Amino acid sequence: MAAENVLVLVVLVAAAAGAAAWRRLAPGSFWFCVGFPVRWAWVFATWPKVAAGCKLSRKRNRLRWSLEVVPLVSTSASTSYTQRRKVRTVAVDKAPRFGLPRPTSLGWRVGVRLHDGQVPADYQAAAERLAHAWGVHSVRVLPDKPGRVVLVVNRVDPLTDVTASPETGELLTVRPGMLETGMPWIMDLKVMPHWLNAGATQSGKSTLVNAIIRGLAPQPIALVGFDLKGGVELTPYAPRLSALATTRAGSVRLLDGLVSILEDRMTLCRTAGARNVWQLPEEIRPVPVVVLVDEVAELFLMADKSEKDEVAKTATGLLRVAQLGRAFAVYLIVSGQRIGSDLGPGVTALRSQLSGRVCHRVNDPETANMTLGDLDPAALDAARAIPAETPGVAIVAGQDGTWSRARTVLITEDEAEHAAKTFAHLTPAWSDLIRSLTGPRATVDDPAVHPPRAA
Ligand SMILES: Nc1ncnc2c1ncn2[C@@H]1O[C@H](COP(=O)(O)OP(=O)(O)OP(=O)(O)O)[C@@H](O)[C@H]1O
Repeated sequence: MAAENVLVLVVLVAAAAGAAAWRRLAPGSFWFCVGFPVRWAWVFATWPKVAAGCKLSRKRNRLRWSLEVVPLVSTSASTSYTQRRKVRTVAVDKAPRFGLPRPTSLGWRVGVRLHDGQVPADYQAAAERLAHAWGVHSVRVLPDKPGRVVLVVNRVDPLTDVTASPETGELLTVRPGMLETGMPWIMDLKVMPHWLNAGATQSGKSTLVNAIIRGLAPQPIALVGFDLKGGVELTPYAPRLSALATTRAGSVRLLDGLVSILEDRMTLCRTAGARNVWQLPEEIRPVPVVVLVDEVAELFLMADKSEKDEVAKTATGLLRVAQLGRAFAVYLIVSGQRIGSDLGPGVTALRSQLSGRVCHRVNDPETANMTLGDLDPAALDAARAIPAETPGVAIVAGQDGTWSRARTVLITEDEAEHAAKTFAHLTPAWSDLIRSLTGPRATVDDPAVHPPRAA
């Protein structure tokens, strides 16, 4: 008997050691084969209790056997009792029903059927409680079809260490980082032409711009910059910039140039019977232009009334570029710490044209509101919850109202500068960009907006 016990013990120890080694050496397959089934069995078994604790259950009347105490004999001195079984209606907690769970490398996804009267917001409100009850990093609630939500559960934060190359090899597409789902974060300017990149100081805005420059530099496109903080942010990338404005007057001239490029492309498309430049034959298709604006507030701030005209011209120019850019391949990436309405109506109008939104950690609720406020309120809460210790983490939202937590890959200024120098030979000259494609034009090539070319 003792020998059998020892044998069982040895087998158990060997199995535990094998499982530990498997988990260490191949955590992915261990999770799918062992970790997830065990975890799900526990989640399923404790769901009624967890759902009741998170106030997601509903009371339902059910027939139950119950024991009833009935007096039998009663004398003046004592009463004796007996118990009788009886079926009666009792109110019980009924947890919402799960669909079939699907394991993912980061956790699992499972559909949940809503009880009558419930809405997805009830589950969003309970998401944090669910995460604590299940001991996981986060629970995201995605609306599915009517009457159903999908819970996306992440055991760990996939954004603690992001490694990705911003280059995708596809025109006007970059991969600036990773989404919370573990999927790459893809920024495709052909689909989402204009982006707003907001965040407090040290939140990761410049790193995102670095990643975009790193991803776009090897592509056959033109990059143009506006940097009214004296050019300190964008000047290092001058070799890959076709033009850079560092003063207000320079900005007005550069915007004039961009608007004339757009008008010219419009005429070209009209003459060729095309709705946009992508319908033009490749030989005459103009080069796409990506416009990087650093600290947009600087373009709208007025020191005194004398600047009023220039600010108005800048606002109109930017708005025109945003409105016409999609069809004529001029794309805007606007960064800023503050995008509040106090900067004037021009900012609000511009914001409505920037359908791609990236909201890093923000200091003032108004900037978060301006960046994400017209989307899902849960996105706003998620942006406000970004801690200062995780620069580069942002809420990324698109036109369709969907949003995601994401983190930029850390591309330093040196790396972006190196890319700008390496691919400097791909930089179209500003004079070539503004040379009329359709006939003589009054716009002249203004050297004031040219960046100093690095040797
Ligand atoms: N994805 C990331 N991973 C790790 N560190 C990051 C990431 N993004 C940014 N950082 C770090 O955070 C710091 C601030 O980043 P960054 O300069 O991009 O912020 P910013 O919003 O542009 O700040 P400012 O407005 O002051 O220029 C930098 O030291 C950078 O290295």
